[in-house]
Amino acid sequence: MTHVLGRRDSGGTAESAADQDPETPVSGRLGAYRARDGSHGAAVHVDLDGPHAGLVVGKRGYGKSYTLGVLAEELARAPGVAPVVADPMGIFGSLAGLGADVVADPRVSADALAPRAWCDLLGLDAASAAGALVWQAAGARSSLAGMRAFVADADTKADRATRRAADNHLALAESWGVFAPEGPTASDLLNPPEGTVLDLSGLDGAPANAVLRAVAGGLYDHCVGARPARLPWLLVDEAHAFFDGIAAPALRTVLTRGRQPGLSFVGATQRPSALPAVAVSQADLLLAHRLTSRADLDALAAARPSYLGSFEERLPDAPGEVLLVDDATESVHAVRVRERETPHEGGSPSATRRME
Ligand SMILES: Nc1ncnc2c1ncn2[C@@H]1O[C@H](COP(=O)(O)OP(=O)(O)OP(=O)(O)O)[C@@H](O)[C@H]1O
Repeated sequence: MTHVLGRRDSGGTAESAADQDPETPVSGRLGAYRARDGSHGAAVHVDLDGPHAGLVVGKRGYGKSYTLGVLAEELARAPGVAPVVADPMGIFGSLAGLGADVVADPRVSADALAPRAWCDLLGLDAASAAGALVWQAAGARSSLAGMRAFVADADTKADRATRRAADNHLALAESWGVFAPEGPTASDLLNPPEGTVLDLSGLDGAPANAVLRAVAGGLYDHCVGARPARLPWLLVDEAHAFFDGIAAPALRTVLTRGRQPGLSFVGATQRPSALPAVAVSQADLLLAHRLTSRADLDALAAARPSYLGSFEERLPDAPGEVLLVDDATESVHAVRVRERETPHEGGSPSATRRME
């Protein structure tokens, strides 16, 4: 017997994502129920048929990235959906083994960021002279080179010092190497049915945030404007680093308004207390690994008071185990997450492993 969580009619059978009958709603195998004595029960699937907002939480080394990787594997093989993985640690490259496109140096086009986002990105007050000039340049030109030319040519109203300040900021953005006119569009990212991994590990916080803001905003606009052939799932590891940066407004939009046009989101973080409350309250699938920090437990309880109940006592204590809170059925389940099919490249460094 298999149960599908995340769907109202959650009983019944399910097949693995690879060989699903087109008539059966799409689901992905997460693992198996875990009894209090540690024994394993029936297989547990999660619904991949409809859009969801998910959150994977847990302290370091208890399996957040691993669990996100299991979800990505299921999404890579399931029909009608495609994962886009934001990978700040560079550990999801093995998904190439399932056919995902791994982008080693992600680029976005400058006009994928709205004028306001350019001011946020460069730390410029939009009301300042340099901020207003960057705003105008972003509105008028589609490439970073075009924006710099616009600033250089800005006449009369912008004095030299303003032009220099604006150009210095744009030069800094150019030095990050993430803006390119041929940056992929949302439909390019969704083109490989097995999905796309954006390896952000070579980037500092600001450029990584710029890429994710453009990608999240682009996926949302794409879902609103078109009827994508495959429903996108945006998976973000180390999500706190992005909810804390300039990617945040786009991620909030995806979380609060993404499901209606068909865009799903799953974030993984060791610090749920560092996320905005909306990220926890919007999650209809919460997968909690071991957590001990009072602030993190309180953040979850504050955003999900209704049926967390004895949540804290039921949290697992071994890596690979989760407590899954399912909004669709208002229920909480102890689950052992299955093993990865592609190699997990994360995990805490170990001196012993390095000597092997
Ligand atoms: N479902 C699982 N089955 C088998 N082993 C697992 C499972 N989940 C986690 N592990 C083991 O736990 C280790 C740590 O997992 P992972 O790298 O996902 O931790 P993490 O919570 O993301 O940590 P960090 O915050 O440091 O990134 C893995 O390398 C793996 O050995």
